Amino acid sequence: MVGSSLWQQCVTRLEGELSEQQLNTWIRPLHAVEEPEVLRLLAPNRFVLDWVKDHFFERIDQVVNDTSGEHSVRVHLEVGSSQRPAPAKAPARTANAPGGAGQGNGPHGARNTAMRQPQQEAAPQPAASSPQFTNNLNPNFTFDNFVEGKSNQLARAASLQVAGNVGMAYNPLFLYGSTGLGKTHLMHAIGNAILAHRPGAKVVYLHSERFVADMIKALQHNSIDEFKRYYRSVDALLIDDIQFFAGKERSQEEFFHTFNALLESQQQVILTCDRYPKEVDGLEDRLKSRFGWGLTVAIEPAELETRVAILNRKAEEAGVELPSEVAFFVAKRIRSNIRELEGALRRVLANAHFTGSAITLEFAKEALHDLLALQDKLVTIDNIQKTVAEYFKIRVSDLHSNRRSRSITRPRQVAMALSKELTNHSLPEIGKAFGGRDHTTVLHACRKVQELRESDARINEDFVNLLRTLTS
Ligand SMILES: Nc1ncnc2c1ncn2[C@@H]1O[C@H](COP(=O)(O)OP(=O)(O)OP(=O)(O)O)[C@@H](O)[C@H]1O
Repeated sequence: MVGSSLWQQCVTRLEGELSEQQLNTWIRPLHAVEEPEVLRLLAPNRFVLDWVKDHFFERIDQVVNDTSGEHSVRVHLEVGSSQRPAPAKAPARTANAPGGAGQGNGPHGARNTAMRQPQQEAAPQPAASSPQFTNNLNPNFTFDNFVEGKSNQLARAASLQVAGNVGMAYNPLFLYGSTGLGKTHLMHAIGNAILAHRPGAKVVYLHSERFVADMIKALQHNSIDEFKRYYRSVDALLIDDIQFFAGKERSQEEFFHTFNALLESQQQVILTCDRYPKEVDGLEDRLKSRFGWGLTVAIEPAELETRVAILNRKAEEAGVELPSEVAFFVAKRIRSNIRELEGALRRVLANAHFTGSAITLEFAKEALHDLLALQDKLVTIDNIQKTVAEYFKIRVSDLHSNRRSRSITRPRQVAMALSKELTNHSLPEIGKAFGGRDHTTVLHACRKVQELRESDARINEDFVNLLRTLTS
């Protein structure tokens, strides 16, 4: 720790207390400017600033003062970037942002300065000569039919902000999370909302592979200038699954310049990815760092209540009333992916429709029989034990043993709780599979893990990671 800055030391301490998502979304985007007796923390925008102020400021202040030793240090939170602190006066365009929750503080001013680095590309062109403007938006993905829950609350709130303040609020908006959790839905919802408000707006949605293919075509046909003009003339560019840019250097180069040109003139960029940008191998560092200039938000796997609410909503849209026990049964069994949840519901509804049967719990079990059997086969206690042991870097035999050190008991409890959650085995069966333990031990483990998940973000994160690994 010797030699590392005060803020780095504080972040290291906070790493022990906060979840990876909290760190990535709120703490790591803060840039520290250390002055005698004052630590200035620059948030990339007002949204981050307000959130940090409300949720983490007290703790940050404590950690900073604990770490700084005898010198008392004042922590000052403001909007700005490390390249240049927030200007006193906001640029006129930004200051006029409609409803722009405090954007007038100038994150864009600061960011734009940083972007006027080597930029040999032409300035954005008017759209007059653009080829056919097709937005590719799916009109069925809207905010209205996006069910809000704890797991997607933040991503939805940020998306609404962007839809209402195009190019002004958070630019780029970067949504990440594993497959089938609603990133594409939210992205289209933003595009549709922009168009509903401004029907003439040029909103373009495309998958990153399509961007790559179009670029290659343009290179082959000597029309790269047209390609550039097209993408730089949009009001909002929505690119899905940018992990597919990995390893494609020429495309990244082109995208980098397009991206800069758009941000510079406050055209909105929205990106999705299946993981946190810094974790995408084969993506250039300069892109990764630029993605962080706006707002990066995660969508987490939906919790049970949200999964039930989604099922109810989809059934309602299909004009079918779903008995609550059926909704709970399906939601409990399909956890990791909303797309699969929808698929299961479709299957139940279609079977009921074709056979004319009522949708009872028994009927749903039967309709999903093979799908669930496949799932049960995949998640076995054995598999859980192996995965947990690997995750916590212990041996599977430790999970069966009588060892009682914390480094073994905690993983053992987590593995038991996962076995209860992910398999249909009874408590005595689970106990038996863990070195012949009693069912009350398993019950205790499940309760303990639930309690710890609520009080300790780290443990919750471990649990969610393992759940994801085992069910995806
Ligand atoms: N909160 C939600 N409310 C309603 N529908 C949802 C919600 N979340 C996801 N869905 C639905 O789940 C399906 C999958 O979502 P989507 O395609 O947006 O996932 P994704 O995260 O983009 O996945 P991928 O990474 O595979 O592209 C869509 O049909 C979407 O409408």
